[in-house]
Amino acid sequence: METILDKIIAVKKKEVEELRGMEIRPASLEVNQRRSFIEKLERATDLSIIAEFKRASPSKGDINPNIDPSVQTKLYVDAGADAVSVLTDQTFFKGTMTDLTHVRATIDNPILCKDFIIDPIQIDRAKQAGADIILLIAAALDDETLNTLYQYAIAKELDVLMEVHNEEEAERVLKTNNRLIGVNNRNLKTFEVNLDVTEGLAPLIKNEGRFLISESGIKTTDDVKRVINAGANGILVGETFMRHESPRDVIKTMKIPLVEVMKR
Ligand SMILES: O=C(O)c1ccccc1NCC(=O)[C@H](O)[C@H](O)COP(=O)(O)O
Repeated sequence: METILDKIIAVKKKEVEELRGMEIRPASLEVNQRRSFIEKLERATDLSIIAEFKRASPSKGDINPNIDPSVQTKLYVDAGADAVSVLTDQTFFKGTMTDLTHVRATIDNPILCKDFIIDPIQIDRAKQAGADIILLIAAALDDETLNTLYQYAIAKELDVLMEVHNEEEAERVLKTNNRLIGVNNRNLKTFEVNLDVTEGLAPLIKNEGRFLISESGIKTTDDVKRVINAGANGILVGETFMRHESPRDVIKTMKIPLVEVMKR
């Protein structure tokens, strides 16, 4: 059965063909400057928060479609978010690369280009728009492509968030030297979110000394405490912040100190 990820990747293949016909100019010096999220994680004493700008999604439809990306992400950063994720996919999430460009012009924190990357040309485009972190989803890439894209991204001084959903994917990404691993709690076949996924995969990831980001379905302080106890260094939260009338208040409650033993 075709999954949502299969559908998304089919669209990305077409987008890559279109990108090949476009000129991707090098970013300005200011945009090109390095802002490393991994370096922030090394120094972190609190849980790190990646706050996501997400207008809509395949699982939820419209979430908050008319909101301004610069205004919303400035709120996130002022409240204490360490990094911002911008969903740049248009077809399924109603995002654009222009959103990321606007956010880059507004905040100085690291920005994750949240898209479905299958080709180096998308990395060039993300970098040109001002991204500091790119996402590589293990479920969408074979080992060779995962490695090629990883090497390409780090050569461009980008951080890479490698996303996994299960043990098999976690073992594959752990064969790379990448230090930043995201565990996505959302099942891409059923859309069910379950924090058990983070709890199940955390030992594997933490035993290898990697940074762990728990992604999706995080709504309450109890959820946050649960993933910290599992060993998460950070969380990636979209819908909760996008729907909340005061993302500032909810971010502040989620910025919880990590105990030393759980930092790495
Ligand atoms: O969110 C979806 O419906 C979705 C569907 C298919 C592929 C990816 C999807 N989401 C991307 C994400 O990883 C989330 O936006 C991110 O982890 C934040 O999740 P949440 O806090 O639950 O909005």
